[in-house]
Amino acid sequence: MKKFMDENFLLKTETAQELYHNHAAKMPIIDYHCHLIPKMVADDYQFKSITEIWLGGDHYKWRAMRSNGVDERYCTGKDTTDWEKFEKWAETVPYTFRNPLYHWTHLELKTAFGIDKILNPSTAREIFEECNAKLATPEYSARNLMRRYHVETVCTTDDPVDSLEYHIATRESGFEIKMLPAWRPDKAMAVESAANYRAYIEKLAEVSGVNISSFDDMIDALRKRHAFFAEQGCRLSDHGIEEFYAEDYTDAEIRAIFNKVYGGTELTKEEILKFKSAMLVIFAEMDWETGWAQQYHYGAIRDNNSKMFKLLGPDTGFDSIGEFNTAKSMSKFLDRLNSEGKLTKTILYNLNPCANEVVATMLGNFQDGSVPGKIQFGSGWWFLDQKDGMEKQMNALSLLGLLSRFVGMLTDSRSFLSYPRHEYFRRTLCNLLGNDVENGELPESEMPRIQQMVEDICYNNAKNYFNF
Ligand SMILES: O=C(O)[C@@H](O)[C@H](O)[C@H](O)C(=O)CO
Repeated sequence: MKKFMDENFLLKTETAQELYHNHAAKMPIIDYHCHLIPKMVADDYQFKSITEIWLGGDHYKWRAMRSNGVDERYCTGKDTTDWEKFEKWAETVPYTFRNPLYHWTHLELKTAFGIDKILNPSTAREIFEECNAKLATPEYSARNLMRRYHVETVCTTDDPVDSLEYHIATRESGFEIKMLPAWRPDKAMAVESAANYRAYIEKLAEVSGVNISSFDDMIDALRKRHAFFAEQGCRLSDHGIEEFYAEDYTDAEIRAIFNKVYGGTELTKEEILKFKSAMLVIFAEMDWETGWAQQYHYGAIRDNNSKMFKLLGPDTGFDSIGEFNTAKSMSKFLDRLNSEGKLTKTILYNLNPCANEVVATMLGNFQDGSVPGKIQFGSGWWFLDQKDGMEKQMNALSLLGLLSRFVGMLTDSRSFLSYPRHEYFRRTLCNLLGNDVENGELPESEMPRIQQMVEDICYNNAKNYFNF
């Protein structure tokens, strides 16, 4: 019987073990998409408890707890103690067998705190106290946790109106790990609510110093902010979109739609789609002009529980996988940019795994030889960032594209304890390749190249692709 989560966790063959221990594990981490709070890095934040760092914003755990019958008070409530929340999580953990949370929980306890115990109600108190004691020491500050995991660069997710003050402060502090902004302009195309959109554009005008009374003014303001982000080291954008928008439109139509919504009138569905189509093109052209990479996270249906959205807001565990026939609009969007010679490095993340082969084959339509792996299939995202999802994504990419040119994993997390997701990915990758070699599906004589491939996917490809 194999020991649970030993040093060869997920590595079923000796070749996989060699690939992981001698090549994957040593590579630094470039976490090019995450949701860390920049102020915590700037302040080198000291966490008050394991509950704060582990449960404070983790809607993955909240979903599991709710599914386990735990009252909301113990997920997001303000009237329960850290111990009460942790105890409920510890009660839930034994019910997460075969859910990635079970592996992540124990990988994080092991790699961050050196705790090999299984978390359950009987060990909850001792683990709670041991973690809290360690979190109270300087070795467990936000920055030292990043150092512990050999992090080299992180890219946060930032709105165009963000001051980036904490990125600037962190850089000026001399912190050796790069914390770079990533441009997330979703709100600049969120015209579903006229009132919310007006409020956002007024904030954009204030921050950019541009007096906005027209669509062209708004684009000027966004260009100014895009340039500011570039000055602060931003090298990539990110879009959270339901589907790809590629409606036909005229510039005059877009200007009129802007005037309508900015004037407070709600738009029709057709107008919304046209406006989003135009904004995606404009943002893509801005990224091309500055040589950034652009990321598209598509396919989520968000805030499905309207009652809980009113109570808790977005990103609180009430999102799920949508169904969108978006291959043709994705193709049309990319083709328009490519035809204009303005298609920059692009990473496509689908949330519905039924689209894996759609995305994996889409890449090949627009590789133009300028950059190895110019068009990328993003790593298993959100509900797919677990062993099964990662394997399916990498198998589709292997069969239909070039796995060797993949820029690899990211945490996409709000927690400083999530870096073991990179380890989880690296072990999964090495296991796939190790199996192939031992099954005679890859030549043992090419092991040096396979070893290089592992190091490239874990680090070198991202280093070269993003050029941070
Ligand atoms: O970037 C997104 O929109 C999603 O990753 C979102 O932030 C989600 O809450 C998440 O963190 C999934 O890992």
